[in-house]
Amino acid sequence: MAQPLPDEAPSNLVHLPTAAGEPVRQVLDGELVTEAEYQRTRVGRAVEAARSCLPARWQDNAAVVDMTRTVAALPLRYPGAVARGSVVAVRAWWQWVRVSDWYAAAKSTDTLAVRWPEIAAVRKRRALLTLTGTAAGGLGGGVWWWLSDGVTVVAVAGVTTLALAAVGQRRDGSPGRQATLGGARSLAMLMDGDNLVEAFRAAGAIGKAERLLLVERPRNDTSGWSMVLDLPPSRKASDVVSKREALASALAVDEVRLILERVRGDAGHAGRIAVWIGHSDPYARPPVVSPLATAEGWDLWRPVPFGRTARGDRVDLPVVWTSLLIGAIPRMGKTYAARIPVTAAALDPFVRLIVADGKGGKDFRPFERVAHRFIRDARTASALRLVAVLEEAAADVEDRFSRLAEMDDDLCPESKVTPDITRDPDHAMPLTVIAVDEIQNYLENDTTLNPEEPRGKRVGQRICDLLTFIAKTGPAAGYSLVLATQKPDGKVIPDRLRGQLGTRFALKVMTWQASETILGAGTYKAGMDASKLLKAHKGVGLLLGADGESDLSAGESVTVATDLLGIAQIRAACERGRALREQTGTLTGDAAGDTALGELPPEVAALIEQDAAVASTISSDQARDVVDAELVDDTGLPEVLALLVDVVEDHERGLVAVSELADRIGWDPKRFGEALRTAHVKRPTSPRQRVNGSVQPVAVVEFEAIRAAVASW
Ligand SMILES: Nc1ncnc2c1ncn2[C@@H]1O[C@H](COP(=O)(O)OP(=O)(O)OP(=O)(O)O)[C@@H](O)[C@H]1O
Repeated sequence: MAQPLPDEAPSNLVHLPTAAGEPVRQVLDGELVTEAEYQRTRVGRAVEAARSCLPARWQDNAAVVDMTRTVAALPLRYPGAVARGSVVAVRAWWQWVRVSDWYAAAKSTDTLAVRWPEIAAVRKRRALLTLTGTAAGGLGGGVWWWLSDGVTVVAVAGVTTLALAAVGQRRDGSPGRQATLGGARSLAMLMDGDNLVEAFRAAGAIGKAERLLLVERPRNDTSGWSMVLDLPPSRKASDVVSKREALASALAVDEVRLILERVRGDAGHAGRIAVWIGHSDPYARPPVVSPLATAEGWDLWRPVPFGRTARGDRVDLPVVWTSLLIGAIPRMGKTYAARIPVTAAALDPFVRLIVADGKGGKDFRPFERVAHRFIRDARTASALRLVAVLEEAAADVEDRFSRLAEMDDDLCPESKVTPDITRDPDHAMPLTVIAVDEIQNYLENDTTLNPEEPRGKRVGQRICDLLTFIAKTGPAAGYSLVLATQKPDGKVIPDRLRGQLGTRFALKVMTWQASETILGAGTYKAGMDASKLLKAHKGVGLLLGADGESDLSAGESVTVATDLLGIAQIRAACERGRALREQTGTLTGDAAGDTALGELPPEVAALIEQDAAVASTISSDQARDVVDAELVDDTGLPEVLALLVDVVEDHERGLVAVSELADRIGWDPKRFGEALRTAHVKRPTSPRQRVNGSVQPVAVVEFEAIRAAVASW
């Protein structure tokens, strides 16, 4: 799935089939380079390859500078080391003469009086020996000096001072010595074999007596360090992936800079892991402009260019056979991400687009020019129209299945649509993308569907039933959903709908529970946690293929920085998409001024009701579990308190506006106030006061009350 990203935007190879299904052109993008530039890049590559053969610490410029500095300072530090070594030697000699070890042992066992005559005799003998030795050495040395030319004497003196300097060198942390203020742990040092093994041991990724095998030695290039390791036979690469944070700490890097991936396929095995450590935060780079911005058209059967990984590898998003759920807290790039596959759909004239914008702004308005059905906002009238639109779509799904079953085996070998079927207007089965932004605004609509039945089904429930039906049965008939929400909790999007959305993209969320709600149960334990993404990383999220229908891995998410696609570029793309539809005669529905909706046959309506009833019975137990998990974290704290623990600083005391705290954790103030009450946070005696210069009294809470509530839970 991930392929290297070229310097320029990836080639937007376009197949624009004619009505007969023949590709009419291919557009290949390339970059012209001069001979000098080409030679330069070859030289650069050769230097990089040569450097990668050096030991790890010599591949890092900073480490080389450090070592050069140390060597340059040696002459200055040498006399000090010799002096310290001399003190150590004299101290050792004195302890020998004084027979300190024997003396101390006798004293500690209260036998000093008995042993003293012997100790005194040894002391005397050693003192005499020293005197004789010094006199003989001095005399012998003098004669030797006189007889020799002095060179050998200087050599011997040099060796002696070297030995003294070695004894006197500073060792940080050795007993009796002060720890020195040094620089941070250098990455180049850590890349050297033994240190790397130590880091893996410290992170608990391997045992104390276990070792690593370097399959590919550490290699330093312009973007970061990379290597491939084999773990000891008892260890699994997937377990190491889940210890990413601990390993990042052991390697002294922020975890966003550390990428751990299992090496799969013939070149890999369950214990082989690829490690990459960026020189800097890879997601802080400016985003790449989406190739869709300039693509003349798109074939939605091909995965859509979605973004790139930390290492710059391209990531494509499959749209056919799967559905996509996008979740995040507000302002993290959810709408931008959702619009990428929708723009690709707009650029393919053989795709039918149904768009409902639950936010009701201008973000999706350009799609009105091409969309078969377009719903501008989430007011009740619009939600009711969405019900009718989805009923029309559900009826179409059922109709397609009965027609596919009748088709010739050559044309339809698998009871599924094929590219030929979806592009042939005679079959009337175009690929259909249903995109709903801020879906919670529809699903939470509590208006009764039928005013004559006040206790009957709600509009939100009905939308959920229809979407679940389409997500479940629609992919084989050419239907895909793209759903985005800033409230990815089990109450808003029930499990029965979420479970049908096989591709998940989680941008920044506040808790690991919210991350699991989007990515699926068990993903947190497997090391996938979108709450660890930084707020500064807009458009960055974890992408997971959970249904096995696409090339995306179901076991490991990939962190993707999405391509940037602004509204002006989307508007232009939609105009191109409209022109293509006009050419091919596929502009239909609302975009063509035909707003009349089809009817839902009673037998399909009964099928949907039946499915909804079965699904809600089966999932009621599971749903309860999910809701519980979202309310209370693993320490037993209600979610609101677990979130506050992360954002309230130790030094904060006194009153704070409820709205300010709600803002810190990205919650609606009203919901936040209710959650505080439910979590038993004591209200101050005057619940509304002026704080931080507010003109009007505002709802307040005391930091101390929050701490007390956390403690009591
Ligand atoms: N791929 C990206 N790279 C860099 N910045 C991005 C990217 N995608 C989005 N952003 C920035 O993030 C901001 C928020 O994006 P967006 O409107 O999609 O958020 P959202 O999650 O839909 O917010 P809301 O919930 O309020 O609708 C945008 O203004 C945009 O500048």
